[in-house]
Amino acid sequence: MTAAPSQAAARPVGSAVALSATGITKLYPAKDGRTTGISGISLDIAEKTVVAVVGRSGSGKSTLLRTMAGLVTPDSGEVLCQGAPVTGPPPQLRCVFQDYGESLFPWTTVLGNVEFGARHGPAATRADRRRRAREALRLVGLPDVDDRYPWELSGGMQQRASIARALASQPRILLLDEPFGAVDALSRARLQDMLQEVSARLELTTVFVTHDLDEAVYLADRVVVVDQRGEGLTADLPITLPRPRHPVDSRESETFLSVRRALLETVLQP
Ligand SMILES: Nc1ncnc2c1ncn2[C@@H]1O[C@H](COP(=O)(O)OP(=O)(O)OP(=O)(O)O)[C@@H](O)[C@H]1O
Repeated sequence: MTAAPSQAAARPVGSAVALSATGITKLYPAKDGRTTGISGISLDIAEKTVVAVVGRSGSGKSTLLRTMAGLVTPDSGEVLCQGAPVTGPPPQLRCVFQDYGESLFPWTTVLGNVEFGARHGPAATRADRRRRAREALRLVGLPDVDDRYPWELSGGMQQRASIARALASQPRILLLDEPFGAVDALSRARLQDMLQEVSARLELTTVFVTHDLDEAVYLADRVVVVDQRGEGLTADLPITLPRPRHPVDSRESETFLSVRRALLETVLQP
């Protein structure tokens, strides 16, 4: 398993492309008069695949994800979502962030929050939106909390509700930025399995940023590593572990251990 040069291996072959970033540059002024951000990153995401984005802190993972989501306008380069130029958040794409505590509305119930997400989906009656919200809550494993308020739920449950809100609009593409970074280890493992199941069942294209290399290998079909200075991708590794993955057995398999080793070596190299 070798690290690939920055752009060469970043294009999936033989499948439709859901999201495509070409030559993305987004620079921010830094305190020392220099710049930070990302430059010249290209990445194509095949439909219905799960892709993990890893890299050192500050390498530009979130900037890349937000640019692909249409939340950040690149200085140069182009993002296409199912072939159409991205100039703002595309309707078939939804984002989930780490800070679920801030993303859920505290003044309305869990069902109210998820119904709000359903407003962004296909035009529907209130009854349709409610049905879609209930279905999304069931999918993420929260069938019995409709009338509770977000602040009455554990962190893991709140993040499930955030994901349900994103799913309620029936997106085809889900982008997640460190989605499980703020929950305890056991909840995190359960959330990973929920995401695995939901992505597979809904055939979503899923892209997530994580600091956790085990999580990246466990969940993804492909892991890309952002260069520590944001200047391209330093690795692009396919993960061939069979699905569905098992929380214990998959993590003990030879494939898992060898990919994780290759990733660690790539991320740690000076
Ligand atoms: N809105 C912004 N304004 C100024 N600088 C920014 C902004 N967003 C990102 N940056 C800078 O760009 C660089 C990349 O940030 P980004 O959050 O994309 O990296 P990251 O790899 O996701 O980091 P982490 O792993 O620590 O979350 C950092 O130096 C960051 O401070």
